[in-house]
This record gives sequence, structure tokens and C-alpha cells, in this order.
Amino acid sequence: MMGHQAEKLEELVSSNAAKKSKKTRFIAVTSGKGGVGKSTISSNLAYTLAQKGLNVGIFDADIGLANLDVMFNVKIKKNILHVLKGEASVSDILIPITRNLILIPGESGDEILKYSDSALFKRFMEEAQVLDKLDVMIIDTGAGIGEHIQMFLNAADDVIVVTVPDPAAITDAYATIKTIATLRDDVNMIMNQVKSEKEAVGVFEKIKKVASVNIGGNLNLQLLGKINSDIKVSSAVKQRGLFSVLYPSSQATKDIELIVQKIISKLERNMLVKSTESGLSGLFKRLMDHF
Ligand SMILES: Nc1ncnc2c1ncn2[C@@H]1O[C@H](COP(=O)(O)OP(=O)(O)OP(=O)(O)O)[C@@H](O)[C@H]1O
Repeated sequence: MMGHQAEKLEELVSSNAAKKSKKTRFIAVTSGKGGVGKSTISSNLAYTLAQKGLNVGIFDADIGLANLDVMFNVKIKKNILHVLKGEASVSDILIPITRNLILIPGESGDEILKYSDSALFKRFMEEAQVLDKLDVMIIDTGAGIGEHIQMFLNAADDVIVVTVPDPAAITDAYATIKTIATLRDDVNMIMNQVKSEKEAVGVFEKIKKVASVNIGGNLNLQLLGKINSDIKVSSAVKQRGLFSVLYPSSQATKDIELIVQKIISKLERNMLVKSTESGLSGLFKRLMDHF
């Protein structure tokens, strides 16, 4: 059933992809432990990338623990599950944040993948083309290593594991990296709530060392950046705003800017090589490929 479904989907997507030149880069942001700043980072990353002129979508796959709606101070009524059930259209659920930033409310459970009805999926895929012009889609996954999270991590072009430098969080981040390493070779990290670049590099090097001894293989673990522990971050969250909007000259905003610059140069380098898939339909095609 699923195999047939995936084939149909593949046909549909490749016929659409042929008409387009634009490709979407899927970046999954995840963490081992909850509460380490994954949603804060995802939302500020998405916003800053959009400010640089890219078309950005942010897919909230962590809707059960609703965070992105708080970050962007918007109300979510319907999500992707309603679209899959045929109760809403893709454009009904999209929440425009700025001119080139769109929030796509997802679903945290596995229920999303139970919708294998061919007609519904076909409609969904056709409708999802609204989003095919996206340059980047940030996927805010839930914390941990549940099966649906692994699917997103598998489908993404880049995976970013967020951690803070306390021992419990590091242990969980390491466990997540170990799982991701069974799915892919490249893993990026962002060290959040550090005191300095030095601390970030120190913690990262320790994780890398343990990983190279115990995980080995072809794992390419990279430090994408750090974000200082900054009172402005929690203060922005309390105001239901983004720190990069409310406090543009804060250290945290400078840190996010550096990460964004790295992502953009990576995007430019990868433009020539990567996939033919775009937008939401591309993401779902990849998720279905998992079966
Ligand atoms: N760099 C930082 N400096 C200071 N406080 C921070 C920083 N990053 C995150 N926080 C604080 O940590 C809290 C948790 O962040 P956030 O909700 O983004 O975590 P999360 O990993 O997405 O959590 P969940 O697993 O529940 O989705 C925020 O409300 C914020 O107050």
C-alpha cells in the first residue's frame, strides 16, 4: 500500500519538479533534551534568513508542544493534519509572518503518516505547490529520537542539533547524534546558552572526540555556531517576540547573524548540486521515500 503510494507520489512530484528550476533546502533543527532553545533558534534563524531576502518556510513539526506560535505571537487553528484529512487547504493553514517568511503548522504525532489515501495525497501535493518557491524550509522537530522525528532528520538536507553546555543536555545531544549517524554522515551543532566562543568550541570538541571514538564511521560533525546566554533572549520570549527583532544589537542577534551567513554560503555552494525537490511537496515526497 505504502509502496504504491510512494510511487504515485514520486510520479506526481517529478512531473512538477521538471517544470521548476527552484530547489528548496530542508534544514531540520532538533535536540536531545527539551527546553534547550530549539524553537527560539529555529524561529530567529528563519526570520534572519528571510531578512536576507530568501523565501523561507518554517515547518513546526513540534506542534504538540506548541512553541513557534508563541515565538511568532500568532494563533494556530488548523495544521497539516487538517489538510491531509481534507478539512482545510494548504493556503488555509499557512501563516504569513513577514513578506517572505511563512509558518507551516505541522503535527507532532505519527498520525500524519497514516493518511495514505491516494486521492487526498494527490490533492495535498497539488496544493502544496503554493510553497514550491521556498529557498529554505526550516523544520523544527520535537526533541528526542522518536520515529517521526527520525523521518524528518532523514528527509532533511542539513540537520542541526542544538544543545546547551550542561552535562545532562550534552549526554542527550550525544545520544541524538548517535542515532542520526545511523541515518546520515553530516551533522551540525549549535551550542546555545554558552558564555563564550571558547566555551562552545571546548564543549563541541569533547563531543566530537567521544563521537569519533564511539560512533566512528564517516560521521562529519561540525560546529555551525554558538549563541551566548543572553538575558535579551528570555526577555524576548516573555514578550512573545523574536530577539533578533526586539534586540537587533544584542550578542544573541550577532551570533544568529554569523550562523545565517554560514548557512547562506553553504546554500550557494550547494545550489549547483542538490536535489530537484521543492517546497512542502518535496518534503513529503522525501518522508514517503522513507518507507
Ligand atoms: N541563548 C539563550 N539565552 C538565554 N535564554 C535562552 C537562550 N536560549 C533559550 N533560552 C531560554 O530557554 C527557554 C527555552 O527555549 P525554547 O522554548 O526555544 O526551547 P526548546 O528546545 O524549543 O524547547 P521544547 O523542547 O520545549 O520545544 C526560552 O524560553 C528562553 O527563555
